[in-house]
Amino acid sequence: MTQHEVDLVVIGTGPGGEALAAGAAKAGLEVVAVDRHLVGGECPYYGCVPTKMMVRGSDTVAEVRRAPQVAGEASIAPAWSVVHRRIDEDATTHWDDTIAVDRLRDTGATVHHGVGRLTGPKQVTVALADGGTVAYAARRGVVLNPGTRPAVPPVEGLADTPYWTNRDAVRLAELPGSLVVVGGGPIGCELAQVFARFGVRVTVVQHGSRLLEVNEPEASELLEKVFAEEGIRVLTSVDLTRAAYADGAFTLDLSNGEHLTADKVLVAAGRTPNLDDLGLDTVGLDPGSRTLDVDEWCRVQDGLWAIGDVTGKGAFTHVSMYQSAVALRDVVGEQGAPARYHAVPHTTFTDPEVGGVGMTEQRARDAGLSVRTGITKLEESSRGFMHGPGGHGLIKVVEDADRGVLVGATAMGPAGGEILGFLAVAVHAEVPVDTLRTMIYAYPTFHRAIETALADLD
Ligand SMILES: Cc1cc2nc3c(=O)[nH]c(=O)nc-3n(C[C@H](O)[C@H](O)[C@H](O)COP(=O)(O)OP(=O)(O)OC[C@H]3O[C@@H](n4cnc5c(N)ncnc54)[C@H](O)[C@@H]3O)c2cc1C
Ligand SMILES: NC(=O)c1ccc[n+]([C@@H]2O[C@H](COP(=O)([O-])OP(=O)(O)OC[C@H]3O[C@@H](n4cnc5c(N)ncnc54)[C@H](O)[C@@H]3O)[C@@H](O)[C@H]2O)c1
Repeated sequence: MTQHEVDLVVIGTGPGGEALAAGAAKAGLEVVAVDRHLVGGECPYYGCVPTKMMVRGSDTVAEVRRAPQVAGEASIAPAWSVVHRRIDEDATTHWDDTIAVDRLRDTGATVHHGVGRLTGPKQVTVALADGGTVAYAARRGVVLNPGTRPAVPPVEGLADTPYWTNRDAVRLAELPGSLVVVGGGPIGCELAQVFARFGVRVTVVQHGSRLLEVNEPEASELLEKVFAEEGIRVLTSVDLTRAAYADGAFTLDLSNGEHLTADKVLVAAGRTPNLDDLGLDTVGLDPGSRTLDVDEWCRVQDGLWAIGDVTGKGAFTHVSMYQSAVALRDVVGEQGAPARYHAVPHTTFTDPEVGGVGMTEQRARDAGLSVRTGITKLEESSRGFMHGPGGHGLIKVVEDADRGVLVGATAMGPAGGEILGFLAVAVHAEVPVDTLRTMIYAYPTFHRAIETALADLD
């Protein structure tokens, strides 16, 4: 087979891979970008974008239902068709990536739909979606951005049922009457609340001892309280042990001895990295690994970079984009700051939103830091009191007392992800707590509660 020489091959065009391929092509490199499905990856078609459109709809439903307590009678007849139309037409153009492909080709990159696999150092073959194979030798090297797919737990009978994952959930034109969500991480929590607010009877079956296990326990506790108030049933420390489907209904056995029936099941139990079919063995790497170890320039080895979820630095679009910029500089030989991960922010878009940055209290203790924490409830702040219904939340700060800086923080509440911005700067720039205490906090903002949390540090 003829081998074509180019400068760079990018396998997988998630948000970071797409941006890196475009950036390298604009910098004058001869670039080939390959995606087995849609250019742009999970985020625009099955992840962040459609799910946040769902959240926008369900938040509106909830806010209208709060109107009698703050403004007077208002009513809403929730219609999923409105949400579906926005996702189908505005967000994903019917799950068609023509716009993204054209945008990338306009930068000068060659774009293939197909499966890219390493065949040796700086060598790739692409099994083209429309047939045939093309081989490349990449002078500078190869960037891997293959992302993840939904993990399906090895539960008896589950594989033989028509269970849903996030990829089905975002395409729904109609909602079921009842739904069991397997998994209480960010995907499970966001979608459970969305569907419940649109009238679906939702039960969350969570293997872990609490919802959103990577967040502070106080945030999990508050979210479980909110879910209970909204009629969402949450079962923690419970496993799905058997699933069956017949006559349009699921029957489910749980480890606590309960049996559930439901119209549909959504599996949101974590992700499987797309590393198993990449030819990693041809460059001395283990195709069975869950992550690829990268240095501060996202290098895996000479002429091989990895970015995005598979690096294990935070499975978020903003991490993929951040690494994309770092790796691009290395590929084109530009100066710049290496990657640091001490202040990775994240927000789960439940209502209230759960924002976090840096370390939780437990992680800071496990790291051997001398930890002090401060916490305050948002509803005890002036703004929380004025806000009234829907104003649940909290601010928690985690200080490395030896250095006098915050190493982690949580902002939960209405716009918790926006309040988080302040705390992300504090953790990222290691602003001394003494300096944060001398600031003036605008009254009556939600972020003013940060001052109260700082005063509570002990
Ligand atoms: C339901 C859901 C909601 C989410 N919400 C948020 C959110 O609100 N905020 C946030 O920051 N993050 C969110 N995420 C996470 C976010 O989607 C990912 O972190 C983000 O897409 C970055 O992933 P990535 O760059 O690793 O690659 P991905 O987006 O996973 O893309 C990888 C691409 O590689 C392709 N590929 C894989 N193997 C090959 C191969 N061998 N050859 C060719 N192509 C290949 C795939 O087809 C895919 O297009 C959400 C995820 C889900 C599932
Ligand atoms: N707003 C956001 O930023 C956002 C939203 C959605 C997803 N994401 C990203 O996508 C990633 C994947 O999300 P996720 O929610 O699928 O995964 P996750 O790994 O974060 O959570 C999965 C949860 O499922 C539970 N679980 C695992 N196996 C189970 C089983 N057999 N039965 C019941 N529960 C089980 C686990 O205890 C865990 O809490 C996240 O880690 C996050 O990085 C981000």
